[in-house]
Amino acid sequence: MAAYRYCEAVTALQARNFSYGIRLLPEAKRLAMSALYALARRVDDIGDGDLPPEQKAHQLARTRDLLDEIRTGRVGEDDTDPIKVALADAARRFPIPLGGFDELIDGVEMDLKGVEYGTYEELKVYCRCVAGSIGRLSLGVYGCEDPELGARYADTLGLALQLTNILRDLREDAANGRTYLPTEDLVRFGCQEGFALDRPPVGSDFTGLVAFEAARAQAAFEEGLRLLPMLDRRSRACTAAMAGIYHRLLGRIAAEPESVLRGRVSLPGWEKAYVALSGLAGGRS
Ligand SMILES: CC(C)=CCC/C(C)=C/CC/C(C)=C/COP(=O)(O)OP(=O)(O)O
Repeated sequence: MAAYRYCEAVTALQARNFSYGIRLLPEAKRLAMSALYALARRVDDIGDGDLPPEQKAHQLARTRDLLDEIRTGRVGEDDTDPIKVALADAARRFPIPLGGFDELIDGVEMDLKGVEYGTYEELKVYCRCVAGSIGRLSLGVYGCEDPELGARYADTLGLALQLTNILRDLREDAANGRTYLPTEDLVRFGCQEGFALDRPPVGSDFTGLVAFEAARAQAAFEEGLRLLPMLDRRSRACTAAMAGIYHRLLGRIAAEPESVLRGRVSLPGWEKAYVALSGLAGGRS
């Protein structure tokens, strides 16, 4: 179906880390995951784009309408929006909890309002919206022997990924006037002035801050990865690849905290492929 081809192209071009895992799935699940990715990317791009705030809000509201159209079976194959057509088809084939996208939109709306997170508990609510939601949506495609417990672990794995993402993108987000880390932690480690520079704020304990948050991410990885044995082999390999690549990023960041202030920490393509393939072989990376 052309609509899926479009979503696959979006995934191949834009999912610099997650495409390695998605490629390991059998066709029907791979196509469904590409539809999930393409809509999540669209929502994220609305949030990160250059439109004025009221137009962003309008586009997010239109995306909520799109979800309602899918839920009520009002999407035909002749619809001109390939992401809508692909996701509607995927939602017919798999029990995808589409409410996860409403949560993702809630999270992007929090971004638009410039919400700051005073505490870790508050940050976790945001992470649940923007990343746990994706984990739970993915679980609908994978299938899981214990959906309730699986959803909890998927949420926690999403938290681990999002915390890693926040650490990785500290500099870029600061340049856009955003800091996601809890204010109480920034104050505790003397980093409340922000990170737009190549060096940590004078007099701060930046290394201590990164170590503290990385330990939280590590704990979330350990708990969230309990999902793996609950999945079939290729869904497990896909999730292990996604998590494994981000886990390695976390390792790089923890080993050299100041690297995140110099630019975006990433893994070379060969290493991402290696992590993905060792997941498929059932090994550890
Ligand atoms: C069960 C399960 C599958 C759990 C994982 C859920 C998951 C994939 C959450 C995504 C969270 C995240 C850090 C997105 C960044 O996307 P991005 O496109 O900005 O990433 P990039 O910048 O690294 O390419």
